[in-house]
Amino acid sequence: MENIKDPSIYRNPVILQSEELTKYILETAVYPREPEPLKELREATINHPWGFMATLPDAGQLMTLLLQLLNPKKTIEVGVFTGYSLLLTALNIPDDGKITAIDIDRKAYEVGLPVIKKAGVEHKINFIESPALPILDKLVEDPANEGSFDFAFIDADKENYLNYHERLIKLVKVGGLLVYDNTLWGGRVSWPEEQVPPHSRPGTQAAIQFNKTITNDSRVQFALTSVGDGLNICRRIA
Ligand SMILES: C[S@@+](CC[C@H](N)C(=O)[O-])C[C@H]1O[C@@H](n2cnc3c(N)ncnc32)[C@H](O)[C@@H]1O
Ligand SMILES: O=c1cc(-c2ccc(O)cc2)oc2c(O)c(O)ccc12
Repeated sequence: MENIKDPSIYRNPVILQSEELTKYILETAVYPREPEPLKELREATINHPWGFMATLPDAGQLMTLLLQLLNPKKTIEVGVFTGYSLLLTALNIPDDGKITAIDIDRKAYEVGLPVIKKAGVEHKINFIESPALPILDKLVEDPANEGSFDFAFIDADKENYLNYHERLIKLVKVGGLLVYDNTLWGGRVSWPEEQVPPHSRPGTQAAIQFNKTITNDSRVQFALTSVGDGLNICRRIA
């Protein structure tokens, strides 16, 4: 049972600008249908000093729906942290499906790993401890990887999203999905710049520039959704 008095179970900051609506969505639609392993991993992450970075469960629910619709066999994730989005992906691809998961922080991944193992999906995961860009460059170098991925989830350093996009658009097949997290950055994309706290300005600028570039990118069809911290869902069309 969730402790509904504990504001940390809701997102901070609140994209919807209404804590009541956020609480309604999480309590009526998200938590009751959240698979047990994901709940367990989320709880294992709560006390991590950077626990606020984990993919939000409502965003996870939408990702689950997309994965079920797409039925991807080969996926890639940039930004794993303790593995909430990774575990949900592993739970929603076939038993012989494969996820290439990249993060610079193996220690954080190891927080969630026991839950991943217990869920019986570790064999689907190839975790690579590295900055993402050189790994993506290596993948792009090999023509066999071109258009070979069905699904990509990107949730790492926001300032590199456009660099990741230029690589991933080549790796994901036409008809495949590229899902980018934090593209509304706590709603700050719409704030007057002087009201954005200085430490948050690089992330805000990165999200603004990213969304603008995607809007002008004819290789994708997309939806900028206000779920979680803002998922920009792109489908490669060319
Ligand atoms: C927001 S967290 C990812 C959250 C994760 N998707 C989840 O469901 O919990 C961002 C992660 O990106 C990783 N990261 C930051 N810069 C990176 C880089 N250049 N290459 C790879 N990973 C990076 C961080 O170590 C961190 O674990
Ligand atoms: O507050 C954050 C910060 C990040 C972040 C910052 C720098 C990096 O190199 C990677 C990630 O990511 C976040 C995130 O994904 C989230 O959902 C909430 C907050 C933050």
